[in-house]
Amino acid sequence: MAKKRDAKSKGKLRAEFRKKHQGRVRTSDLTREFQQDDSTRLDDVAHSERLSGKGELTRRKTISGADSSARGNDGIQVDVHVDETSLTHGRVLSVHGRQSKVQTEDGKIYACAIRQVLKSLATDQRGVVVAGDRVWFRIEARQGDDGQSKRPSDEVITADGMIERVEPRHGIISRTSRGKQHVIAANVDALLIIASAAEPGIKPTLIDRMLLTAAQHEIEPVVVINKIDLVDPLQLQALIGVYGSLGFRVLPTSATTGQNIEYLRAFLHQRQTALAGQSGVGKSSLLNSIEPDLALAVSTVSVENQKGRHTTTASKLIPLASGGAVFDTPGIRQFQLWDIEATEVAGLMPDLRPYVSGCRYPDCLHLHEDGCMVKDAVADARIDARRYDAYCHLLEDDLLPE
Ligand SMILES: Nc1nc2c(ncn2[C@@H]2O[C@H](COP(=O)(O)OP(=O)(O)OP(=O)(O)O)[C@@H](O)[C@H]2O)c(=O)[nH]1
Ligand SMILES: [Zn+2]
Repeated sequence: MAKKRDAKSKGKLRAEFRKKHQGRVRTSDLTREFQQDDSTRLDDVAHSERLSGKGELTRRKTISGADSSARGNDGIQVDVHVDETSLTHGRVLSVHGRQSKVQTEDGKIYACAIRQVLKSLATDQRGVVVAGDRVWFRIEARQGDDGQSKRPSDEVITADGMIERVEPRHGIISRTSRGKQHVIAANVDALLIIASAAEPGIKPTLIDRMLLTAAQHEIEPVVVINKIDLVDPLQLQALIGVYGSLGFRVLPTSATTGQNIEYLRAFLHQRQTALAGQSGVGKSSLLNSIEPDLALAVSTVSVENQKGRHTTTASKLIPLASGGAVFDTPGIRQFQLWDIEATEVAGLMPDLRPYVSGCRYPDCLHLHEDGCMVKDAVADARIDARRYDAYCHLLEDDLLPE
């Protein structure tokens, strides 16, 4: 890796980086929080980014209208005249094709379509409405004498509806496929980053990526190391120590023996929590231990490739008896970064962050630049060399052009 870095001249690397980001708004220029502008027309998409006090970046893309507004994916607000008094509020449990399952506060589930205007403005057709969204919908039709229709899944659907508005999202988890961002969960309060001690073994780079995503979207992360029953816990002490010293919560668990399941159950109370991690690490098994009634399908891990099968196919929000809810996301083997820019990464890493502002260049990549405080801190061991190496890998493998 060091060779690969040396092979690129500083100038070439920076020129490539600038080319890639040409036309993009510089984060350093954007310190103002976006103010909704009534005069903005539908075709005036305003991109706005701001840096919060902690250095995390949030992004807003807004189209605003004259009076009431509706929201498509990505926080797109449009001028749509809706009669609010006739709408019902709920949270989206799942999305299958054109139909979203929406649960109201009294526990009823409605099968809803999405209003066309929200779809036509969406940049991600699959993400107009996603699991976890808070929506307002119009009840459109009731089926059957008792107002209920039975679906093949045996679930009672009490009515059909039309989603008219999607509330602004916080805590978004997305994944990249063919260069496009797909939001897979919205309004995520906490992220359980699940790894397993064995079968499959721990991949710190995956944990690092998920921690960055959590930091970027201001989602509280907890690193869960499952299948602790398969190893001698002493083997994990160093790894737990590294993350623990950075201020992250690390929780060894076993769905098999029940270790720390009670703690997890308490943590999930009153939160919308996402579970992310490679296929086969035990996400479904952990949820089943926490709430046996869920009876989620558990995959068998192939001994040959130790990657497991992708039993969980669609992103779902699962209400828990404790009042919280969990997202059961598809097995994510490569948790790709999407909207993190190379210049932001160091600021999202708690151990690099303190040195970032001391660099000579405001958009220093901390790779080859002279007068780089981060490199100085690595040189005299104020930053752990392994963590800096992980940072370099992350940039070169994911964020800088080959
Ligand atoms: N020994 C041991 N095995 C476990 C534990 N948790 C899960 N497993 C096993 O690991 C395999 C995969 O578990 P799943 O719960 O299906 O894993 P997952 O992360 O939900 O997998 P995907 O649905 O593919 O994403 C199953 O054979 C489980 O029985 C654990 O704590 N200890
Ligand atoms: Zn630097």
